Amino acid sequence: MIRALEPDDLAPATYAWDVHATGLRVRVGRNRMAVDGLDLAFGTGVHGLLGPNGAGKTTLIRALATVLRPTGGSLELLGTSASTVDLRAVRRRIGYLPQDFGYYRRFTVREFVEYMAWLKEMPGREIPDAVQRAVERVGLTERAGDKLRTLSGGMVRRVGIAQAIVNDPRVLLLDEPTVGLDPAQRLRFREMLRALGTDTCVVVSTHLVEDVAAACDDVTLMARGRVVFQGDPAALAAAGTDEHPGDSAIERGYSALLGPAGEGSGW
Ligand SMILES: Nc1ncnc2c1ncn2[C@@H]1O[C@H](COP(=O)(O)OP(=O)(O)OP(=O)(O)O)[C@@H](O)[C@H]1O
Repeated sequence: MIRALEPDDLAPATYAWDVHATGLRVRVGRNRMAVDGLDLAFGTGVHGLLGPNGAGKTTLIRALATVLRPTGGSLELLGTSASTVDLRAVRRRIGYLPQDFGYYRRFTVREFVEYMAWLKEMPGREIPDAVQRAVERVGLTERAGDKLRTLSGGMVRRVGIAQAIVNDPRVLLLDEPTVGLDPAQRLRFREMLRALGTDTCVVVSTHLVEDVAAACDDVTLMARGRVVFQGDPAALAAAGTDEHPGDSAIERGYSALLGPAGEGSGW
């Protein structure tokens, strides 16, 4: 597709990483440090965030989405500090699917994705094509004119993914995107992730170890707001032995690193 070049396209990319965190700390509520000294460097590819409930995955993703400001350390997104006052230019290049995303039940699929494109300040002339492509990519073309309230939970999740990718983001943040998808949808979703990861920095949080094995180039395993392990899925699998609980090598690696019953969890 041919489109007019935007200033962002012409600006030289002078940063080494799309997402770069050093000693990142993010406070939630009054004094809970849900992310507590985290180092990350992500470029193009699919980066899985794994960890037990309460590990800090959602808090980290919210910080990467610029919803939460860092409390300490440094976070650079597309070469810009996340502590900068005006983050609009960065936000235009980010796609974000929150864990619980709010939507308007009376909107049609097309209307909702269009509305989100508009909120992302996409040029009006680009919106119709971009919406069509995003809806097609999540396999909902036939339902584009249907109201969201008539869709199944899995389909709504796909609409959430469509709104996240409508602006062709450079950084795509997906918080538990496979929740509510049936096995066939999950397989298609993993294919889509791999395709997106060829030219986008995708950060995906999940509690499904199989998602990571099937679709991620590397894994960051978190517990108590810190990184417990970083490496590729094969290295995660290699961390476990037959003694460790789990149905697959990668699950055994996960158990080995977190200890029995997820010792690393906040429980
Ligand atoms: N607004 C808040 N006020 C107080 N504590 C919070 C708040 N938000 C999150 N927390 C706590 O911070 C910790 C990290 O939460 P977070 O949601 O980031 O974890 P998570 O890894 O995404 O977990 P899950 O897999 O359950 O979604 C948890 O112990 C959680 O209870």
